[in-house]
Amino acid sequence: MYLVLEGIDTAGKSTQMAALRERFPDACFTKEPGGTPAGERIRSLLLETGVRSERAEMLLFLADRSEHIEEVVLPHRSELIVSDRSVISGMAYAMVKQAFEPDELLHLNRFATGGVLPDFAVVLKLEEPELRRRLAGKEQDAIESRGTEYLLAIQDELERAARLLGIPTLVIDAALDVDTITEQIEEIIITKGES
Ligand SMILES: Nc1ncnc2c1ncn2[C@@H]1O[C@H](COP(=O)(O)OP(=O)(O)O)[C@@H](O)[C@H]1O
Ligand SMILES: Cc1cn([C@H]2C[C@H](O)[C@@H](COP(=O)(O)OP(=O)(O)O)O2)c(=O)[nH]c1=O
Repeated sequence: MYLVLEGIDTAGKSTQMAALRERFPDACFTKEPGGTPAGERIRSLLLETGVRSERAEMLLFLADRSEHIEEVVLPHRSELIVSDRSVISGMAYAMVKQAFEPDELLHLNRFATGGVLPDFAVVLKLEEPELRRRLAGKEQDAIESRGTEYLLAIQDELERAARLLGIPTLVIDAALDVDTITEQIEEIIITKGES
């Protein structure tokens, strides 16, 4: 089973990745962008150097995604794969910019993934006051520093992107306590099958 955790920055994805690692020690844990050696280079180009052209930025995220599918997802397809972000973030962050049409984004992402999509997505959803509290405690990168409203718009688009892609999704309140969220995700893994 290829399960992905989605949510805006500070929603709790890394926290849940760490908790799930303990509960499923044999699973494959990965992330986008940066889940492969080439992807790490692309990630630093995107998040540290920064790219001015929106098309170049999109193509770099797509290149990272293609490499990740071929090098990580396909080789572990018969096991449990848990990924911090996926094609759903790819669509959602791009849809908010409105630089590309959703149909065009679907087409580009189908090309990049070769049609290999997550089996299930968990979206960790934050209310605005909690988002503000969490952001106040965090040093932000080039994308995050675009502001709270921007992140809330992306949060809405995460759910829309999952729908457009046809990926079954569970939205979980990110303000629940860490263990409760982990248990809900664990339940999905067990009911939908560990592989
Ligand atoms: N369920 C939760 N309740 C309260 N705080 C949380 C919860 N999950 C994560 N946090 C805290 O919120 C911040 C962001 O969490 P993190 O897992 O790094 O988010 P992300 O990986 O989505 O950016 C961290 O300080 C973390 O300890
Ligand atoms: C996967 C993906 C991420 N992003 C953004 C979301 C995040 O702001 C950033 C990287 O995500 P993330 O790994 O969550 O960053 P961090 O570990 O610093 O919290 O890239 C896109 O804009 N497009 C994409 O296709």
